[in-house]
Formats: sequence, structure tokens, C-alpha cells
Amino acid sequence: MHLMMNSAAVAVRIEDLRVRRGRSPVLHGLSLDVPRGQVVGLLGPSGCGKTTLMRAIVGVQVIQSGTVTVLGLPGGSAALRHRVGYVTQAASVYDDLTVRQNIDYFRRVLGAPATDVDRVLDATSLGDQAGQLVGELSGGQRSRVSLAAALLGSPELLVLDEPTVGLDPVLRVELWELFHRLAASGVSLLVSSHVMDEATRCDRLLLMRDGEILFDDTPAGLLASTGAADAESAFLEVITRRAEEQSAGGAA
Ligand SMILES: Nc1ncnc2c1ncn2[C@@H]1O[C@H](COP(=O)(O)OP(=O)(O)OP(=O)(O)O)[C@@H](O)[C@H]1O
Repeated sequence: MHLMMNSAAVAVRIEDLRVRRGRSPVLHGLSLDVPRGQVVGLLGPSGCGKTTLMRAIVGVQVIQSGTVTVLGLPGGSAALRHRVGYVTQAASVYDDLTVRQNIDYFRRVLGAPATDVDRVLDATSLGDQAGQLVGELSGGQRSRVSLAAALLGSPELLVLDEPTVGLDPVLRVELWELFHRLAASGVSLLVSSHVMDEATRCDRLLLMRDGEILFDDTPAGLLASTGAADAESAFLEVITRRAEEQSAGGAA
């Protein structure tokens, strides 16, 4: 059962959300809260619906039914445009501009202060690449340019779709440190991953499978409630229990 938090403490509230993509139902009536000022991990296998859920939160996904409330407003409201940062899996940056030119371009579009450029380059450890063309960067560096652009204007909610894919372990650790620094300053983050060892880096976890949230608690809560030694085995245990519940429900 989904337990509701006090709405002032919630950055995102989703109630009974159903989404179809093409002819297939992808999200089957899911409900969840993302608390403010925390790093919430959205973990689940490829194709389970993580991107679809994130698209619904940022307001670019047509929904079938249910409600999505973001920072107290309906998801996708014009008033949220500058308050929510979204980074998709494909880096949306210009290859023929340098890192700094890209960031400065997005800063002007947003109307963010000029001082933001160095702040976001610094936060994403891109200072040394500032003068390089984005087309000449590695995949991990390119995705950090997208993340830097999303930090412009200091959004209150960051929705990050697999931001650590393709990064080496040192950069992954640095990015998670950045996420926690942002959370400590009051930013709410929803970060998707299909790498289960990232689960322990989150304040809270949403485990997703086949368009459903199977688990919503802290990493410590996940290990305690399953008795598993690591997040990967815990997820498998959650899946097994869910399958048992379903077959018991079906048999009743
Ligand atoms: N444009 C689309 N049209 C129809 N179906 C789609 C479309 N995009 C995604 N789907 C389907 O929706 C389901 C959920 O996809 P989604 O991209 O949300 O999953 P995901 O968990 O983010 O996966 P990944 O980790 O691989 O990115 C999949 O079954 C996918 O085939």
C-alpha cells in the first residue's frame, strides 16, 4: 500500500497513474511520492517504464488517467518550466559548439545569471573541457554537459534519466556526491538507473518492474525487509514475493 506524506514535504505526488504507449499499457495505476530535498532512485530493468514515468512527471507524456502533482502544481504547468530540470538519456547539446558556448546558450534561453555558467561547469567537473567542442567529447563528458545545462537557473526538482550510464567509477562517485550536495541545499532529485549497486547511494528507493512500483522505502529498509545482503538480491526477493502474492491472489 502507498502511504501518503504531508503534501508540503512532497516534491512529486503521483496518484493512480495509467499510461499507454502505442497500443500497450506501460504504467498500470501507480502511486508514489518523491519527498523534497532527497535523492530518490528509480530502479528497474530496461523497459519497465522508468522513462515513461519521468516523462509524465515533466509533462511531456500523454497520460490515460491519474494525477501528477509537481511542486504543488499539475505536472507540465507552464509555471513549472523553470522550476524543473530534466535530463534525458540522449544528450541534447550542440556538437559544433564548445562546452562553454552550449551552456551559455542555454543560460540565455533560460534567462539565468551569467555567473551560473562557471557554477554549473564546476559542479559537473567540466571546467577543463570548457573550451572543447562537444562533438569531440567522450560519451560521459557529453552527458555531463546535459546535466550542467539542467542545473542552470537552480531548479527545485531534477529529473535525471540514467545520468551515470557510461561514466567511469570515479566520475560516478563524484556525480552521486553532487546529487547529495544538491539535495542538502533543498533540491529534490529523481534519478533513474538500471544498475542495482547505485541503489545504496540513494536516500529512498523506488523499485519498478513491468509498470508497477514494487517497493518504496530506504535502502536500509529494503535490506531489512528482505533479509538480503545486497540490493540486487533484495530486488530479486521483492520480485519473488510479488509473484507469490499475485499467484495467491489469483488462486483465491
Ligand atoms: N514511443 C514509444 N511507442 C510505443 N511504445 C514505447 C515507446 N517508447 C517506449 N515504449 C514502450 O514502453 C515501455 C516502457 O519504456 P520506457 O522507455 O519507459 O522504459 P525504461 O524503464 O525507461 O527502459 P530503459 O531503462 O531501457 O530506458 C517499453 O515496453 C517500451 O517498449
